[in-house]
Amino acid sequence: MTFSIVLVKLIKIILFQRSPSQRYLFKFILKFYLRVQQGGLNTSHLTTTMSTEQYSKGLAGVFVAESAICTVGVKGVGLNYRGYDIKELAAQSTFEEVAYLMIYGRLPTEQELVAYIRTLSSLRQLPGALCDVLERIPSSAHPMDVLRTGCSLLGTLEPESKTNDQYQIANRLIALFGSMLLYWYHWTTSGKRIQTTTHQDDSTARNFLKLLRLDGQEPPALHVKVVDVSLILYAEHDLAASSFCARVTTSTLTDFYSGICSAIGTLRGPLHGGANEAAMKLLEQFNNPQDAETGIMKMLSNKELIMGFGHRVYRNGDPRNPIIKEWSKKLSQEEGGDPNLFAVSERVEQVVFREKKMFPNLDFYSASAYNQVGIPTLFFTPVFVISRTTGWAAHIIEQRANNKLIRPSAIYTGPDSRPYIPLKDRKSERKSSL
Ligand SMILES: CC(=O)SCCNC(=O)CCNC(=O)[C@H](O)C(C)(C)COP(=O)(O)OP(=O)(O)OC[C@H]1O[C@@H](n2cnc3c(N)ncnc32)[C@H](O)[C@@H]1OP(=O)(O)O
Ligand SMILES: O=C([O-])CC(=O)C(=O)O
Repeated sequence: MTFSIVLVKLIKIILFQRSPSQRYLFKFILKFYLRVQQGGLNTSHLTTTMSTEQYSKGLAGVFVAESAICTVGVKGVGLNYRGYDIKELAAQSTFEEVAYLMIYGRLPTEQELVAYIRTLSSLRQLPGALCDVLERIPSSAHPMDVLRTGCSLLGTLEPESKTNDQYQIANRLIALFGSMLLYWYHWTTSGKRIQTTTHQDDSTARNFLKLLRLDGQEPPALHVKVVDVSLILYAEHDLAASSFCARVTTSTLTDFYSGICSAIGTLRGPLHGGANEAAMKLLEQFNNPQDAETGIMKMLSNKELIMGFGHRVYRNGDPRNPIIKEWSKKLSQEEGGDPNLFAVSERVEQVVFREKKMFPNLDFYSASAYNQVGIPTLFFTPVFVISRTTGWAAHIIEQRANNKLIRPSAIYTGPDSRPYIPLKDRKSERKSSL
């Protein structure tokens, strides 16, 4: 039975029911039915064959693909990349190992890893035409727009082809996003044209920090470690909005760059990756933990969102949070760290949990970690891009291997069909919003 037929029947029953208790019962059934239809009690995850009439707002709880890349929140907890627990990866591996795992489907051997790190290093040089365009992007631009534009331009300079395949492009983008960002940054802030390649054995994290600081010094080992761990944590998260978007785009059989451009645009928003930037802006408003207590209580009473909290899938905590929190704490205890920023962050966490039973997601303590490492706030989400390009690439490759056009349907709520009124006979119904 269609949604509207059931709806009309239930409403009729309620209207014509004489007994108040029966009317109440049918009202309850109607509410329950609407919740199921809107995804509040969606049970579609029990089957992968969806009925054509299911509706779940925001696709919450709906399964739309099969994937061998990652498991998020199975039984409400845990995160695995291709079967490897995130805790083990964060403790023992490096970002380059994880990038290799994402793109080639398995962990590299020692030899393969050395070669892969050198391959990425050799890909960090920007094409001249890309430098020219980066120099024309205003300093007021959001760095996420710089990466989206850079990615799109690269698609015209090095288009996908038989000789420049999806694996090569994935590696090129992982290597080049940091270069694009920091070339543009140094040009627009101090008119310097920087050399984006550093030592051939530099990891992505080390290269990024060297290019950011440009002081010719080795970045502190703790800073390199924290950025490396954060890149591991950010690498993949199954059908997060940006990866889903990359898959939707890819499902039309378009090119690799288009998939990544749409993913970058999707990650930019504060309900997704942009939350790390937004969380930092929130923390900066508070001078001390007491200030944070008062400020968060006020925000909650105004029903404002607290950025860096909550999650669509995890219900009992984000398994990446304790890992990045520990590194943020460690930074705060070292010389040059910011114990007050960490204390403020902890108080925000305590208040939000006490009042709303909500927990921080990865973005929350990434903010204080990145800030203490010296990364400018507007670069937080671009760092996420460098890492997540590995996961996006894995999704594009997987989608292509077993493609079906992704094209869901909408429940129409507009006017019934009506005759077209010729322009000369048309009268204004109400003030135009144009
Ligand atoms: C790496 C990442 O991308 S992780 C996500 C980063 N995003 C953020 O941190 C932004 C803040 N968080 C949010 O907006 C949400 O929790 C999301 C977008 C992450 C998840 O959204 P949804 O799964 O749609 O959760 P939903 O919006 O239904 O939340 C349920 C309830 O909790 C409330 N809620 C959820 N998150 C928050 C929050 N951060 N602050 C205050 N209230 C919140 C909602 O307002 C809603 O309340 P209601 O039932 O009274 O309307
Ligand atoms: O899964 C999500 O919706 C968002 C998220 O945590 C991520 O992309 O890392």
